Amino acid sequence: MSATRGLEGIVATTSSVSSIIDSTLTYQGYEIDDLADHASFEEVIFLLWNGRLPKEAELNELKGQLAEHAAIPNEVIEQMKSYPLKDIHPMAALRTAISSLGLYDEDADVMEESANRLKALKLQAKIPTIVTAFSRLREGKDPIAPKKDLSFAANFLYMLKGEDPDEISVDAFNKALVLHADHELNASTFTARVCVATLSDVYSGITAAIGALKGPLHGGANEAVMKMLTEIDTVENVEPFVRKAIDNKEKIMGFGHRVYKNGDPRAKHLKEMSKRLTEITGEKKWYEMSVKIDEIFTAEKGILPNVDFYSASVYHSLGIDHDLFTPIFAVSRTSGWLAHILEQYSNNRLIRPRAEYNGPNKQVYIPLEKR
Ligand SMILES: CC(=O)SCCNC(=O)CCNC(=O)[C@H](O)C(C)(C)COP(=O)(O)OP(=O)(O)OC[C@H]1O[C@@H](n2cnc3c(N)ncnc32)[C@H](O)[C@@H]1OP(=O)(O)O
Ligand SMILES: O=C([O-])CC(=O)C(=O)O
Repeated sequence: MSATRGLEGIVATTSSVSSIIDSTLTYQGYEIDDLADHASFEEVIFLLWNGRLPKEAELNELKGQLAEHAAIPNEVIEQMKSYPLKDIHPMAALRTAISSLGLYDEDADVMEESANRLKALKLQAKIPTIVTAFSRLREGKDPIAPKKDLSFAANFLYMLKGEDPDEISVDAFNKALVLHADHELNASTFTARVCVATLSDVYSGITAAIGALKGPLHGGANEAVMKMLTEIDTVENVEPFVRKAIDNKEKIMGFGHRVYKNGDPRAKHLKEMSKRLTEITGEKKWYEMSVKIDEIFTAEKGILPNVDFYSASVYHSLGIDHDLFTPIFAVSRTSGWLAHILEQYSNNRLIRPRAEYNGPNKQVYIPLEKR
């Protein structure tokens, strides 16, 4: 029995939700480029949960259901008000609030498929409301209730800022949601599947997944990229910064990937969006700095940007607080987590790998007074 560090290359389950084959990402067989160019996030949710694209009536029904379930219990808002709002990371707040949402769902532990699908709907509908409510509460403002006639992407921006978003922002945000929705057996999705494979509940699965996404080697990297760009500050500073990082063997956040070694197919979409949005805001430096980091680091190390790299300047250009970047990733990835959770329940077996023991052997107990 010998261990593979980080389970690299280990195939741990079968899944029809998404695939990465030869650097091509598909959701239920649809290529990501096609979906990024044409699909609404609501269509992607339906696709991930049902294995096919919705017909118009089905899409309208889903939109209605998401709107119907978007409000969060007042108890959860009151609890959020009691969080140390100014001192905590929004991912910690989100993790706690999603967990507490489960307390107010009397069917949290009901395991029938229809009950689990309803919980999936409720969670997907409520997660944007939680993220935006937290953001407003910490600014000393009241949360804004979602509008029934807005798309998922538009509603998020509306609840965050309190005004109807423009079309360009909504399109960009929708595309970002589509691009982040699912990614095979990434760390947070695996976490969700391990959790619910014990036949624990959907809320526990999503709470666990949020905890895994939070780390800077995974979803937390998008915020770390913006921190790095802010620190570099000018295009002229890029070269010395990157060379120093390479010399010191430091990581450049937003680069590298466990599966993609020839490039992440989502990065080009985010790069294009970053260019367009920074032209509109007039803050082209974020795009220009990103491109220069990309050029130098790729040429020197052959390590390419992942989904988190250009998404940082995209979200910044949309006027979003930097520490909300990872919660936004969670809002999108919840659709994938839920698809995997439903798939896990439908063909469940406890997930329990083995460890290769490398500790001491033949130890003999020594009484406390003799140690
Ligand atoms: C949505 C997502 O989760 S996408 C990933 C988001 N995470 C990041 O952007 C953080 C930065 N990237 C990384 O830390 C890594 O590339 C990971 C965690 C994504 C993948 O890690 P692994 O598959 O374990 O790759 P691993 O660490 O083995 O990398 C191989 C080599 O490339 C180097 N490397 C990988 N990524 C980077 C990077 N971003 N900066 C500098 N060097 C890197 C490693 O140091 C290692 O070098 P070595 O062989 O000299 O030791
Ligand atoms: O797949 C992974 O390892 C990381 C991830 O979630 C992504 O790239 O979207």
